[in-house]
Amino acid sequence: MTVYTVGTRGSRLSLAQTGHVLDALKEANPEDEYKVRRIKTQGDTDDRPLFAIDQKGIFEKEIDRAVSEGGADFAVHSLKDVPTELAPGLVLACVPRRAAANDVLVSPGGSGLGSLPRGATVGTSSLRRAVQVGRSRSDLHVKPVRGNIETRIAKVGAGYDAVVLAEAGISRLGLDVKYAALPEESFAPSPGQGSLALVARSGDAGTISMLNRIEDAASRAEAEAERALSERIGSGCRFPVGALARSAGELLTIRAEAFSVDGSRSVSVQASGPRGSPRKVGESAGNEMLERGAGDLALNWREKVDEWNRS
Ligand SMILES: NCc1[nH]cc(CCC(=O)O)c1CC(=O)O
Repeated sequence: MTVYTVGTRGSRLSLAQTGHVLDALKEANPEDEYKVRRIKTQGDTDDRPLFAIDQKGIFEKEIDRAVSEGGADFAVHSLKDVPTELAPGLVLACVPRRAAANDVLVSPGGSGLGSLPRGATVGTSSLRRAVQVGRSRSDLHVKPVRGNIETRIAKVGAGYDAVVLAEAGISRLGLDVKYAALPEESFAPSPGQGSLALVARSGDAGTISMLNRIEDAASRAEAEAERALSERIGSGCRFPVGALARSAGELLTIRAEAFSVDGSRSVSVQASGPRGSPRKVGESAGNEMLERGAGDLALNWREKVDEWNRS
């Protein structure tokens, strides 16, 4: 029997996600035991919009530092919050089965963007969500909103007519709220959205093999392709790109879209390849995006974000 320590944020979502992971691990490793260690991260205390915080991994780095230093055996993260490059000596040891990848619009009536009144206020601090809301309804007023999921939902009807959230977060918390799905085909999600990332020390074969028992091959392939694309074009909180890979049998297909700051221009690609080479599929889609001008869009965003942060 081994007792493992798992590092996690203390938010309700992170604790719920960690709980689901531990239920699966206990079923797969009945002889082992698990202890939960809550670790506060910069993202839990810094309530600026994410694009204003010029650092990667603000929801993840303190937890991964604990894993590196032996204060925890592994970490449970939302994959989309994990930078594409992990700290030296750490590995993405397991990607369990993915939940819903799409975003949703939470509003009193649970209707979609098309049903919101003219000039309604929609809350999100994600540039990716903001630009896609604007492309769908240019009359809507997008206003930043931070805080955990419950806090953001509570602001509907209190300064906001609706907020955009990930369906996975709502479902993992079992929240009873009215929402409309924003279809992934027309509202591209964040790379890795809906998946979890279990990070361990690359030299810790015992922990890695224990975690691997709940690995989902299709979710891993989708995660690797989306992260390879994001890494290739340098997307993140300051250069928003939507990307979603889906595997059907041995074929992996990724769709990705980048936008200009004003939403008037976009570069979208679709690429397919063998599920066994997910990083190649993601990289080739990233190369095509760069050939078609995604680098100029990135520059456009970085200049604008710097300007916003100076104002
Ligand atoms: N830091 C925000 C965050 N990180 C992961 C999720 C949702 C769950 C997921 O994508 O797996 C959320 C909330 C949101 O985007 O609404």
